[in-house]
Amino acid sequence: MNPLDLSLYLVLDPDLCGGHNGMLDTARLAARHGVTVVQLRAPKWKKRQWLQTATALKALLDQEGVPLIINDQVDIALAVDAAGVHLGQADLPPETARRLLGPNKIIGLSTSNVAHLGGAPLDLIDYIGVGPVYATTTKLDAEPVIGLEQFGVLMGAKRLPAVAIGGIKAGMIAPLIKAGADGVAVVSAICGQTDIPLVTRALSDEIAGARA
Ligand SMILES: Cc1ncc(COP(=O)(O)OP(=O)(O)O)c(N)n1
Ligand SMILES: Cc1nc(C(=O)O)sc1CCOP(=O)(O)O
Ligand SMILES: [Mg+2]
Repeated sequence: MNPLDLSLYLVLDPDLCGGHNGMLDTARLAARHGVTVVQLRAPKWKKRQWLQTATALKALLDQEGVPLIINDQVDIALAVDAAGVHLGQADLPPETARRLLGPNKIIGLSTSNVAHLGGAPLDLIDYIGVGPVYATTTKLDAEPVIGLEQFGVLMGAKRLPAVAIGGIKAGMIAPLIKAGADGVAVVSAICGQTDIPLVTRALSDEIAGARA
């Protein structure tokens, strides 16, 4: 499998996107206009809903050539043959997930501080999410905000590809890329926006500009 391109990582939220259909529409448009990876994240959903939407998203994103990552639910990732999973510090441990998923699926791990980075099993995971860099209203139980300075410290210590997450909007990306992020993960900067092609292209152009 090609290595994951973390550049513009969309995390879908059912409330902001408008449920199943809204998530599919958002994913399709965003994938066509610059998103490089899509995560299905639905903290309130039951398994049957997960399976239904994950199945539809996988088919849609395969057509667009964009990988699907499943948040938290290793069984759903296996059931729909997703590219991989994203796990937090309180989720299934990477060791267990790797045993269940085998060697070829992607595993991402949330990190928020130096202790998390130090505890990340480098041989078992593929990338880290680092945040929340800025305040977010999308995840109410997020860790304390890191801020750009501490984000830079974590980027200096990281040993894996890293995606910044938390409160990231248009106009805020260049310092994150310059600090060492391999990409940015966004929810509300895309989900629920009126013109998804426009906002996605703007974010994608900003990333390209920061790298130039
Ligand atoms: C890319 C990315 N980074 C971090 C998270 C947060 O994961 P987690 O800490 O497990 O919290 P929940 O998303 O499960 O509420 C993420 N989902 N994606
Ligand atoms: C899902 C998630 N994880 C975070 C973390 O810090 O681990 S912050 C977050 C929500 C990010 O949403 P928005 O782009 O709307 O701020
Ligand atoms: Mg989680």
